[in-house]
Amino acid sequence: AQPRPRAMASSSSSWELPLVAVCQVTSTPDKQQNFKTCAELVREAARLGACLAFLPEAFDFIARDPAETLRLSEPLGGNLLGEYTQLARECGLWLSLGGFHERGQDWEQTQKIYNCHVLLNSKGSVVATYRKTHLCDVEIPGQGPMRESNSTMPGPSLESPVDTPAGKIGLAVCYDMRFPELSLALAQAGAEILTYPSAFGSVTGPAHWEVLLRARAIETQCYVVAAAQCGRHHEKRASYGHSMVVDPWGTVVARCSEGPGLCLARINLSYLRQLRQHLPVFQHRRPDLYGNLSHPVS
Ligand SMILES: O=C(O)CNC(=O)[C@H](CS)NC(=O)CCC(=O)C(=O)O
Repeated sequence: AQPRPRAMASSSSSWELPLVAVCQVTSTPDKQQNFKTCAELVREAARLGACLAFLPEAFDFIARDPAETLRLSEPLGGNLLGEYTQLARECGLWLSLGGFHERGQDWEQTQKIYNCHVLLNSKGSVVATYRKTHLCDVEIPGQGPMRESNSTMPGPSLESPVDTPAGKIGLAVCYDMRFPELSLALAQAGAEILTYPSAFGSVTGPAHWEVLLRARAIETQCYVVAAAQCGRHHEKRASYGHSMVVDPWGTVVARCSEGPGLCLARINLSYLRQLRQHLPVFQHRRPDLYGNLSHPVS
């Protein structure tokens, strides 16, 4: 076979750019089955050459009610994370585990969990954790009520962006995408990729999902990676799907459709830097003004 042509200019050639995989699944209350499904997609991502695979919020399970959610939850040092550690090692890639139902240090007192985004490196070590800070307590007509705070504690802090083989990643979870303050804080702290692993509702999905993700990408000039839950999880719950990767210009560069599967994208950081030079919004910000408006007295 002919040797593959070498790159002319080192970073511009697409096969040298880091490849990331975004996995879309339908989690159920069956943890073992969910792991099997996710592991197959991660192995496929590794075969295709990805250096980093993203799994959605609640990749571990989606339960029928808060009591079942609490019962199925585990600490970070539990069996399930152990299996993912092995998987990352075996496949030699990084894993963004988008929203793990975590029994934290305070489990005994609170009897509540954290919605914890865990980042593993290719040796399977935990390199970062972020606990979802904006909890989804909403009632949308036509979509079952969501009261995440019934089972979950809000995380205490944001996490500084983390160096990965694909770029500096800022961690968030699902409903967090509605709060541009968070994405701006992450971008100002150096993020090049924002991640919103999600289990987005089937009513808010068609109206808000793509618009929010593209807006976050355009205003922060970051790549946005959003792995999503899709389909019917049990009798009472379905998710919108449409996992995607958006580039810093706002173009959707990869997307899944309705069902389980994965999509792939190359992360081009020289493109990102060029765009930030051409359109230097971060240099044009006016932080001297934004805090100055007085609040109306009601
Ligand atoms: O419940 C679990 O096990 C995992 N967590 C979730 O699915 C969370 C909380 S209910 N879902 C969302 O944040 C959806 C947000 C959304 O749909 C919107 O912002 O429109």
